[in-house]
Amino acid sequence: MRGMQAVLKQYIDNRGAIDNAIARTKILEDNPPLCSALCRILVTELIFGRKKLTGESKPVLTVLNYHEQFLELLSKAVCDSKETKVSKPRYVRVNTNLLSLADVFQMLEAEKWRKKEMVHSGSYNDFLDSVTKLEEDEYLVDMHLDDLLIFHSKQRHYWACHPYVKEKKLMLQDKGTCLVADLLHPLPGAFVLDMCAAPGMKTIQICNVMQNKGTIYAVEQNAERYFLLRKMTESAGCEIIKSINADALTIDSNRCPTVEYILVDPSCSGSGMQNRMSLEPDEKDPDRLRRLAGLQIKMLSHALNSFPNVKRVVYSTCSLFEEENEQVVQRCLSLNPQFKLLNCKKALRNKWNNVGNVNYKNVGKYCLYTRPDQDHADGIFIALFEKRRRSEESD
Ligand SMILES: C[S@@+](CC[C@H](N)C(=O)[O-])C[C@H]1O[C@@H](n2cnc3c(N)ncnc32)[C@H](O)[C@@H]1O
Repeated sequence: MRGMQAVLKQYIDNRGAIDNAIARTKILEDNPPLCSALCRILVTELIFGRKKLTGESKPVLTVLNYHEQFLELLSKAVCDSKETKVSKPRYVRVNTNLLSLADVFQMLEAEKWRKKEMVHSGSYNDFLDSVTKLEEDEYLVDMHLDDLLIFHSKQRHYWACHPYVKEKKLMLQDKGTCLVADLLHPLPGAFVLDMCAAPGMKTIQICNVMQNKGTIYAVEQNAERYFLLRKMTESAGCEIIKSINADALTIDSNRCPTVEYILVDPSCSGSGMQNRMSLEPDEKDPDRLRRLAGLQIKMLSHALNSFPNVKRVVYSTCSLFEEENEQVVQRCLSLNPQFKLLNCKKALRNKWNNVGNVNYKNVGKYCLYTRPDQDHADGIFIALFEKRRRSEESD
């Protein structure tokens, strides 16, 4: 079989259609020894890849038995994947600790990139249209974030290998995750707590927003990831990080005094991530989601409760499941009425489309999603909490 990475990539690009076809044929139910991950790989190779399977192993013969059915069920997906499907652009964020925007533009000019100016009304939809129409030698500056550059998806590899990326002058960071630090927006000189910090992408961006002035307590529980966090933030030129290898639930204002801003970016299902190389059979496993949501509520409530000077808290996940998003926010708001939600869409000057589910009254419309099929970015959820002033507390 071809390289596993290539097959996985093809599976991920067509995940919805393949999973759906497997479910409709009932191949797994009718052939219980067939492992579901292997079945996905074989179907991908048979329909989207080399279009044949070699060998006479039991799993191969079982999948071949369903060849006709898969061809029929997946023919549309095969056509779509051959058409010029718009894939996610390459987002490149400037790490202003190490490189100024002026220097980046100079470098891009020297490399013969063409800057695409947006000649339109300035609406978000026009911007999305410009992203879709980017030529391979063009780039755009993001409409919300001045330090975020957008390139054609075919330039993914070019930027992955670029020396400035290796030197951490440029960060390969998706649009949705970049909005998190921007919405938290700590001022230079502020005290910030990043409760779930590794590998440190958002920590580095927060440091940029603060112009490398102030204090960021960056907490990470996992020892290996803590080591990575330290390495990443040091090589990215962050001078204001106090890293802590601990369970964030044990950290309070004694250990991190005068914290004003907190980021809670906890472990989640990752269901919004587009390039996730995962073949997990049941993505929406209710028990796993319940466990994750329990921890997420604990983390967010701890942030809202344990730091008397806190003004603003951002909660973010890379999940598209309401159980980890709107439901967590709703629960934490009811437990912590001293906080209110700020309207994320308004914070982006209303130039945004996807908000939370408005059926969660007083929650959904305040929260923000980036949705992969509409925002050309990974699926991210963000909620922005602000401490009520005393006069507001009875609202
Ligand atoms: C979604 S990742 C954070 C990504 C990170 N904010 C970034 O932008 O690079 C969640 C991290 O939280 C860590 N974590 C989970 N539970 C924790 C806890 N109780 N205390 C501290 N860190 C925790 C995980 O080990 C993982 O590294």
